Amino acid sequence: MSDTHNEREQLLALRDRIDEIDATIGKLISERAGCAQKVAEVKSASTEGDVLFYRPEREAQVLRKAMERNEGPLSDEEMARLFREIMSACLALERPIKVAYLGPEGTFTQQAAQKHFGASAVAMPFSAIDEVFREVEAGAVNYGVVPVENSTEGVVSHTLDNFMNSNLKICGEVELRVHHNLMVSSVTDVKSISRIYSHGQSLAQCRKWLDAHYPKAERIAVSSNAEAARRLKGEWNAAAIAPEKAAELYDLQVVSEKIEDQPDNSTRFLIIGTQAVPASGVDKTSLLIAMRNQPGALHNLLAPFHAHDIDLTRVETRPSRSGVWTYVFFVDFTGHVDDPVIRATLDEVSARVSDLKILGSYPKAVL
Ligand SMILES: C=C(O[C@@H]1C=C(C(=O)O)C=C[C@H]1O)C(=O)O
Repeated sequence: MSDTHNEREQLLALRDRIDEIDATIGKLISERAGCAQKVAEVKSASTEGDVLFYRPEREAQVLRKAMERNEGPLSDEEMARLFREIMSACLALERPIKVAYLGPEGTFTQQAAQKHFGASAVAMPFSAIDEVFREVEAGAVNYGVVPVENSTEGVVSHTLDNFMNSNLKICGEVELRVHHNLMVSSVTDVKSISRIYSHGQSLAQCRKWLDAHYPKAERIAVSSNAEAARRLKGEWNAAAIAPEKAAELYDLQVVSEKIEDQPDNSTRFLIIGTQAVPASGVDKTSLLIAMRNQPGALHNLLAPFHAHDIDLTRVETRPSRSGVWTYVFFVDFTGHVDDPVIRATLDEVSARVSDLKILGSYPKAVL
């Protein structure tokens, strides 16, 4: 009896303390929002024309600091995620940022957009990567989010090809752990699942799991995971493999979570926009390089990076659409174009190739 009384007393005291802390947090968030508003006023006063309220490099720094300061018990990622939402709300006070993403709703790209810009951004789905590029180019939205190193939707080359004919810049990157879930509709009889819908890449990523659990079910590849989820409505003998978000959106029940064969399955997305982003301290740069087909071409192109000890994170080759004997390379490396060493390296590379386009320097993904 006294124990319960004691427990009640303890809980009361703790809840009182939580209420006090919440009041303080609330005040501080309001004060922070007021500061962000003032920043916007200062920016507007000193700039003619379109003002850039959103600063990717500053946001990356704020998130990194939140992680460095963190002493637990929350994980660094959780702490940064909370700050991500505070910044998103502060920025939206000025004008909610408009973001186009590769849809439909419920795709991993939508998750990436939300992870990068927070919930206060207005995110709009478009059905093709070209459309996302076009919306940003036309100024209808501030930024676009497209998959690039894609273990899921299989559209890497499409994104890269779009950069060949676009002046858009890469302003950021997002990394997303990709989890697959098996879901069914309310009328599905789980014991008689004979068809499983998903994007071809997702089916491939869950192949072993499907072999073990649904060896007899027919696997049907559709245009996206969200589309797979959407189809389920009213089908009593079918299931879909899709992100958790799709279950919420299409009113489905997840019957098995995290069914991907590789537990560290992840996908990288790019933020495309029109602004050149200053250095954040931990940055990456992406290049598009065209060069003639000759012996040792790739070695020749990469030698200056090696000589200056620059860390290449990706080299991708695509056929050029213009000259028949021309290669196009997409190169990512660690560093920012404002760094003199990087500048010097790029000058050397430039002298060895037919064309070099800097697609952007941007903060390395924080979360
Ligand atoms: C407040 C600023 O503007 C925006 C809001 C930020 C914030 O809330 O911390 C950070 C960067 C910008 O996207 C700023 O430039 O410092």
